[in-house]
Amino acid sequence: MYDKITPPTTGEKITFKNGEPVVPDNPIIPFIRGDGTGIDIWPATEKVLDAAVAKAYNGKRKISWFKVYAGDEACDLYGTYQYLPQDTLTAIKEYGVAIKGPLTTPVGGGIRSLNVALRQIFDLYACVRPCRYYAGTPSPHKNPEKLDVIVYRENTEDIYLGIEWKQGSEIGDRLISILNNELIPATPEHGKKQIPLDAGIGIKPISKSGSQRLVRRAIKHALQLPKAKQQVTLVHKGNIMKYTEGAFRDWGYELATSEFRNETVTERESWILGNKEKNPNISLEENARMIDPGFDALTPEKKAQIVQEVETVLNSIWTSHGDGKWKEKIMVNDRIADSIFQQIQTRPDEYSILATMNLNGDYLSDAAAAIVGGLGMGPGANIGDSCAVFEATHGTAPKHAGLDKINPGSVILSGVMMLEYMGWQEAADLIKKGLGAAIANGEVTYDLARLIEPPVEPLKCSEFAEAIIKHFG
Ligand SMILES: NC(=O)C1=CN([C@@H]2O[C@H](COP(=O)(O)OP(=O)(O)OC[C@H]3O[C@@H](n4cnc5c(N)ncnc54)[C@H](OP(=O)(O)O)[C@@H]3O)[C@@H](O)[C@H]2O)C=CC1
Ligand SMILES: O=C(O)CCC(=O)C(=O)O
Ligand SMILES: [Mg+2]
Repeated sequence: MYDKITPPTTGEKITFKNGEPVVPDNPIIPFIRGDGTGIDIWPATEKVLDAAVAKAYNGKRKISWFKVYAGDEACDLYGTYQYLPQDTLTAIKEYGVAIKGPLTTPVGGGIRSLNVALRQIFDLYACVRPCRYYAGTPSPHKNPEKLDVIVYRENTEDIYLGIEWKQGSEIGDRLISILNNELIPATPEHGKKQIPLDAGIGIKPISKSGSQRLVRRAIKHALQLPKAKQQVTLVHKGNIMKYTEGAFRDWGYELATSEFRNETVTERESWILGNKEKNPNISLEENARMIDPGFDALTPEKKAQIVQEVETVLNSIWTSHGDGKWKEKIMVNDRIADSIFQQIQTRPDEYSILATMNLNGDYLSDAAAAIVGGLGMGPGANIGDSCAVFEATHGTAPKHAGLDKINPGSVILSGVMMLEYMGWQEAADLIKKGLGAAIANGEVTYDLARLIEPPVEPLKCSEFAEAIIKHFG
């Protein structure tokens, strides 16, 4: 079955039932070490995960690691250009849950991203990136502890579909010609727009099914959170791109108010219901005026639409959601992408789950990680319905590779997410406790040490792993 790798002789497969993993006590888990700093981070991560599992379960549970190859390491073993060998894909498919270090992607030309390829091959449609603060972590922000968000990023569409034509290429030029001469003139709303003849072309597809399965998972996750964090914010740039970004928002609301009608309330619905609660005799028009501050300046048609919206909400959900019952539901709201970047800095405690399309979520997850301590503290998971691959938000940070210096925190915390996904909460909790205590004690790698006042001597990558284990207690 495998060409150059051999699975461990002990251990069993993780299987999936209704999209959830069924985990034996001795699962076999494939891992990819990763390029660049992966060489430093992976051994530190493995050590911490093994120590936590051993301590939490006294030997009753154990992970059998299965080394598989991707990136530079794969080319060394399998030959030139064998960046993602079939062995690796077979192993991840067979064992279902895997963890990886970062992999290099060249800019401008060369191979397409291996990281993205893995997400697409296994249809890992939700990229889940929690950003929460560990006490003592230095941060450029005054109150980083107020940020506790989970970026739920769509992981297969938008720029990840990767459909592009190079400037000057035959097909690219043909496409521009068809667009300029046939399709744009045939669409009156595009007016006299024309694509510059020397443009490269990229296509940004956003599907209803892709958007809704992401939002569905985000809402299900919100249902597991404490009451105060039960909120899903749909992030989009729908004011500019209406049929992709705007549609993502609309499909998100549509899903929330159909599949999860009893569990959710939208922000606008909450205003309408709240207005009636404060003033039971409020007219439909007055209510409409209160939810739309520019109401009086609107056209009669638009005013009628909003009045109709108010009436529909009151008729359809007053009984189930009115009289304050909506306060017990998951709040679904939306924010325009540029605004959410400033909102997570100025009003961080108002947000919880941020459901995004691919590119917005890429930016947002790095930015949110920066608030809570930087990319060394940014874990992640790529989740599908029959497979999950855990990996950090950051890349290979090549200038720090091989120096035993980099912060392994993000991959270790990705391991924590993996343990939680497997239901091994006790081991996950031990690592969070150890990591929190190490940071609070000033035992940190260079990235955090340089921000602490007064400065502390940084630990090596491997020493940080040992400090975490020491603080398991
Ligand atoms: N999923 C993946 O595997 C990803 C892969 N990549 C790939 O990684 C390569 C390098 O990308 P690049 O843009 O440099 O981004 P990186 O995320 O690799 O690194 C950028 C900077 O972030 C900081 N950083 C990154 N990782 C850590 C860490 N573990 N601990 C502390 N600080 C960290 C460092 O800052 P400083 O030097 O200031 O300390 C580093 O120089 C590219 O080929 C890219 O495509 C990128 C993102 C994700
Ligand atoms: O695959 C890459 O090189 C980049 C991926 C990335 O930036 C991400 O997953 O956040
Ligand atoms: Mg990124």
